[in-house]
Amino acid sequence: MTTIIDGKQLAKDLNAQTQQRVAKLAERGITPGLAVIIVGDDPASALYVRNKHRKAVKLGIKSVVRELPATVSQADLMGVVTEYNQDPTINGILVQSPLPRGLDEQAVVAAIDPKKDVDGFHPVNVGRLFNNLPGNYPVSCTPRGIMTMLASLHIHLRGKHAVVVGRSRIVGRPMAAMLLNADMTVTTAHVYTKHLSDVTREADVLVVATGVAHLIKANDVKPGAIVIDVGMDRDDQGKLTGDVDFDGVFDRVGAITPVPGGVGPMTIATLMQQTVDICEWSEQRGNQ
Ligand SMILES: Nc1nc(=O)c2c([nH]1)NC[C@@H]1CN(c3ccc(C(=O)N[C@@H](CCC(=O)O)C(=O)O)cc3)C=[N+]21
Ligand SMILES: [Mg+2]
Repeated sequence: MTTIIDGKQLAKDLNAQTQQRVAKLAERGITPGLAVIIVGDDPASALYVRNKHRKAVKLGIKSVVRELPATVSQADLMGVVTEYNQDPTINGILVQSPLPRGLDEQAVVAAIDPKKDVDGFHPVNVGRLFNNLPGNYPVSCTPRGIMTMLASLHIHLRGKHAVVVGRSRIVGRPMAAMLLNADMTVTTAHVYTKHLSDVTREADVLVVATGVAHLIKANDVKPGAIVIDVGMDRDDQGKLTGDVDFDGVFDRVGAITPVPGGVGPMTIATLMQQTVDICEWSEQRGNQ
């Protein structure tokens, strides 16, 4: 029997928890606030931002979307970040990725107050995660959501072998750090990895985030493995599909996330969770 890890349902459960936490804060007159900055008019980015905005509003989070033209200067974009850094009604700041050519994304992310870095992309927060520092700090939402999905399976991770395919700043690298922090033996594979199939077949937990549709097939997985598909690819018909050949591996694996309805919805739910986390942390600090 194969378990389908239902990201939509898990996201629903997490969102319900988040909504309750927002209601608790509301009793004290506190509203978590999220600011999303989107530059240019990439239609996919616009859709993601709209989905985040809708979800935030639904949960009772104040959501501000700032749309800037692709021609915006680096200085003006940084100025908008500074504005939200100083705005006490905003707890989380997110700059939608990717930015149009000519803009320095790393500089923009570094300008975000690390305490408001709801994406967990600021170098200070990345460093904390990498070093497994204790304490409260935001981390990348997609891998954090995946850790929540793994927790829902109630399996022991310690000492098991995790293989992460992909080494992006947003997914692969922070994912490997979180799995290592969970005491797993972690291998990161990527586009230059030789004999990839031999590596992935060793995985008790396999996380695939490459952007290559159906890269992983039945022969590339260990029987009984847990497979997390972060892919958001288009098939020949233009339909959304993953980096894993879901139907091909299905009978062989122990558990698997579908695309759509897997990691994607959990990413957004985790973003909402982390916005409220940040708000609560700032309350605990007495806003500084
Ligand atoms: N600063 C920043 N933070 C991000 O978190 C961020 C970003 N930039 N840039 C783009 C990626 C991508 N991302 C997704 C979120 C939800 C779905 C999602 O909900 N997907 C649905 C399907 C959506 C569809 O049908 O297209 C699903 O998998 O079921 C997908 C992708 C967040 N990202
Ligand atoms: Mg998905």
